Amino acid sequence: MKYILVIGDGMADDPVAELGGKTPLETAKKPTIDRLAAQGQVGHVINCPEPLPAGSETAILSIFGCDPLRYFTGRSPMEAAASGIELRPGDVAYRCNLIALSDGEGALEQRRILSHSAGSIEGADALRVMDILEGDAAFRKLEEKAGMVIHRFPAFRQIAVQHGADVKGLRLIPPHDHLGEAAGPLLPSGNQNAKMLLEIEELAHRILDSHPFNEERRREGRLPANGIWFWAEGTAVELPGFQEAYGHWGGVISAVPLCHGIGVLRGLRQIEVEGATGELDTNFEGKMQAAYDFLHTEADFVCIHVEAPDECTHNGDLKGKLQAIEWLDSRLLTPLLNRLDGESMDYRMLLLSDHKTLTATRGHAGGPVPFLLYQSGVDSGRGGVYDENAGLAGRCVSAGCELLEYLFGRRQL
Ligand SMILES: O=C(O)[C@H](O)COP(=O)(O)O
Repeated sequence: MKYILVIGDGMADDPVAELGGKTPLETAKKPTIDRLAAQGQVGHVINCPEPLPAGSETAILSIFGCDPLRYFTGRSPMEAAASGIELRPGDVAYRCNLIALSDGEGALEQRRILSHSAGSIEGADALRVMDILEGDAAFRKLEEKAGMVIHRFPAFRQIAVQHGADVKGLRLIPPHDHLGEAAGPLLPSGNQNAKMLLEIEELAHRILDSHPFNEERRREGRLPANGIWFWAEGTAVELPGFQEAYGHWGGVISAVPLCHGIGVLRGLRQIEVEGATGELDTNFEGKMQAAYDFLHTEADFVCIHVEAPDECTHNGDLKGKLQAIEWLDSRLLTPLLNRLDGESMDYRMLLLSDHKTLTATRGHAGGPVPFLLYQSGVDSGRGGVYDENAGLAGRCVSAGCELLEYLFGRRQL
């Protein structure tokens, strides 16, 4: 038996007026997913327990079997683990996003957050922004004063590590939940260390805002990368071994460090796929092939995570969100399952959205999300589709950290 976990990040949503009051999951054409739903079981699950943040940092931790109320120490330590960044005692890791702030006169606090990802900046462009900052003597001096090192990545997701930082009372806010809002009330606050983080963000904004690199981006009609934003602070975390917990071992296919980091911390293989971007242009076929190959040669469990629905929603791209769901179905799941079925391979699949990402707000929301459990060759005869309403009508799993028990057949729905 093979076990497949599929996470469509932020697929779930609320009804959208533009879709005639339907959700993207209700609207998108996803015949394979709906066939699995018709033959399998659909229910709903809470992955983000209150009062923790509603986001992948708690949702995916839950889905991988770890209760966030026990294991969550912050998002960025899990992301750091994917990149081999070691956190020593006294180290605090932060996500340091490259962001786009509105143009205009005045200080950082008067600007609005246009994009939490500087318009999905990636590759050499993202590294260039970090080069510009690190090439500035005043910026380097401030980093040193703060005891901070920013680790560079070819994406909007940079990771900063600060030694001896005080996080007590520190208030940092995820930028993707406040798109379009004025930065002022959202800037670091709450303690002395916040002042230092704010100083770094202000300096970065001054360096980047009128830099020729961003002038060129604006001329080309692209969003500038004219700010950095600290959030997701946390200290080192340890997670229990996956193999020990479930008696199965496997790997994780994802474009984002969070998902890989959780996998690495549980002792799973980090499987990199060329062209996996975490956006709509990701390599769906490459992910499908990697999952197929891995299941055939190495292990009996694989997680396939697709970030595109979430990022499309943050970017206000409803068409893109629908497309991402349809391509997850047609370009990844359909060919993968055709091949497994063609070889009469037995498998069980758990498919779900980790949390809701709302078209209305472009931000995350907690609450129940639909899941789908399917076993090859078994027809539950229930019939149905996979969407938010079908989920709510089905069985409730109140803690997402129990889901793998169902996937591995240790509990029955
Ligand atoms: O900053 C990011 O990586 C994402 O936009 C946050 O969304 P997620 O919690 O769904 O990954």
